[in-house]
Amino acid sequence: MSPLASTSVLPPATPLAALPETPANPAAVRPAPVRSSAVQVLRDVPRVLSIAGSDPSGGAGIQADLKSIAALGGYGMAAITALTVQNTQGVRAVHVPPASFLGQQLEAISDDITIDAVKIGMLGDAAVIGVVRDWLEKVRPAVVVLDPVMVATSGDRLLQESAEAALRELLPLADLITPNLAELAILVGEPQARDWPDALRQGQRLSAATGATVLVKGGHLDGGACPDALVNAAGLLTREVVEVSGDRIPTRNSHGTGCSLSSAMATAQARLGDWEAALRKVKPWLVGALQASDQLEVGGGNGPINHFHHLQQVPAAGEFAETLRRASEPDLEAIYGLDFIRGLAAGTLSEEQFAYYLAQDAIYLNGYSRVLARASALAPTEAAQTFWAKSARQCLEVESELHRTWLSTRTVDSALGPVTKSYVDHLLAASASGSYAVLVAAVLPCFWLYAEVGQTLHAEFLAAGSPAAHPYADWLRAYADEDFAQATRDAIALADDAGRSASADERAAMLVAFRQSSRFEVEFFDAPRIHS
Ligand SMILES: Nc1ncnc2c1ncn2[C@@H]1O[C@H](COP(=O)(O)OP(=O)(O)O)[C@@H](O)[C@H]1O
Ligand SMILES: Cc1ncc(COP(=O)(O)OP(=O)(O)O)c(N)n1
Repeated sequence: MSPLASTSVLPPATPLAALPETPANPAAVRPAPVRSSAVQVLRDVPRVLSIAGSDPSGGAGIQADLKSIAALGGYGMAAITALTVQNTQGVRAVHVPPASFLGQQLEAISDDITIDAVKIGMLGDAAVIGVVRDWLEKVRPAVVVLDPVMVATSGDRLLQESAEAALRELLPLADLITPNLAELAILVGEPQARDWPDALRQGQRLSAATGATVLVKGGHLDGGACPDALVNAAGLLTREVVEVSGDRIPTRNSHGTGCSLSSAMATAQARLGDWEAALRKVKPWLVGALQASDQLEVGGGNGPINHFHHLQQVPAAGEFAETLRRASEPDLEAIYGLDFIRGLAAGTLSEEQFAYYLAQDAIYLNGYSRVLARASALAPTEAAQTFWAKSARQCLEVESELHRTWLSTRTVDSALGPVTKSYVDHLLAASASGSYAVLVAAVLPCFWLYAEVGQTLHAEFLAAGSPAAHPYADWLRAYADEDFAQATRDAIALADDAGRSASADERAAMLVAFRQSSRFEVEFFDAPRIHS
């Protein structure tokens, strides 16, 4: 947030409440502001009006407000004060249409619709503020939340400096004022708060001066904590300061958090009728929206928050991979119980079965390489594309190594076996589905179960003292290759990412494809017993 050059109505460090009544001190001029209408009626779906500027990139302004109002269960309306040209990287231009046109929008809405709550955001200039003020005094909505937007996080001005005095005069008409730390400092005419106690003290000053409740926001504090607090100096809350603590979410995607918070608070207040309850409802929602923001992938700068994260039910990082792991547990157990695996571990497996397995593995790897190449073609990122392409190439290298070493010294029937055919057909079907996520889920068990089995058998081999006479010693050593273990971890992470970006239906299809491949892993290890 860039510092704002501003003349406060107050000399720094002068207690606001103690100021003489002058036109420059709105708090003193208006001790009994026209804050709200009669008794507030709580509604399940409150009708909430946002009076704010437009952000065409959808993260802040009225776009964020309408999403937040809907996310909190309200019916959203919007009267547009200004058009901005902006994206996640900054504001390029601002156009404020004639204030009289805003007046017409407000009249049209309030002539027809009962407004349960109003959120006021970007106002642009003094003429717009004057229109909003006149309208508020006439209509007197039950809940008025004022976000004193002055400067975007990018440092661009959203309120003309000359309009700051007019904005101050609007403050007493609000029930809740939601400045960030820079705006709070300007409004009380002090340097920006150095720490949280300092910010709370400034919030108390602003509340005392305006009569409004102030929501002091910790978004721009240093450190890992991100608290917010409601402050009311006139005894409207259960305590003068009601703090809701929170951790800082490590993300750049904080574009529009202030807009979203203020409109969500207006909506929650209209539903609950209690500011503390409203903040306790809104804060976890906002935290979830910040946590799920990466999923949106909007823009290269400070991206928007994910307003509807609670509807999308996106799994947390690692959660979908864990679901897959649990789904494969019965198949892993089944593999460990197979005669083939027990014989491989003990060194008692017949040469005939081992040779059949090797030959089928070579055939399988050729088909597997083709579907990995398809995963590379469908991959959403260059990193994923590279990973699958590399894996496809390695498969072909392992296949030729099998032929050069293990198979060249053996007499083996190299006809395509029924299990190999079914497994490869299943992978080809997943690749033909066109869904990267489903294909990645289908190819994963070959990495994951193979690596698990390999590590277990290798550990058993070491525990038995690495017997030199073991006929499959070289195979067991190769099984526990660290590069393959790393590739497996990468493949799991990519499948987890794909699952988090997928729709619920696609995730369900991923699980089906993964389960089917896991089952084929069992059958593949059992095939030598039946078909060799
Ligand atoms: N990284 C973050 N982690 C958690 N909460 C945050 C983070 N950044 C902002 N917030 C929250 O977003 C809301 C808006 O705060 P702030 O960023 O200070 O306002 P503004 O968007 O007006 O500059 C507050 O509830 C604040 O606690
Ligand atoms: C049209 C419009 N209104 C307000 C803002 C500022 O949004 P805010 O949520 O206060 O915070 P940042 O997006 O600046 O972090 C805006 N950018 N555009």
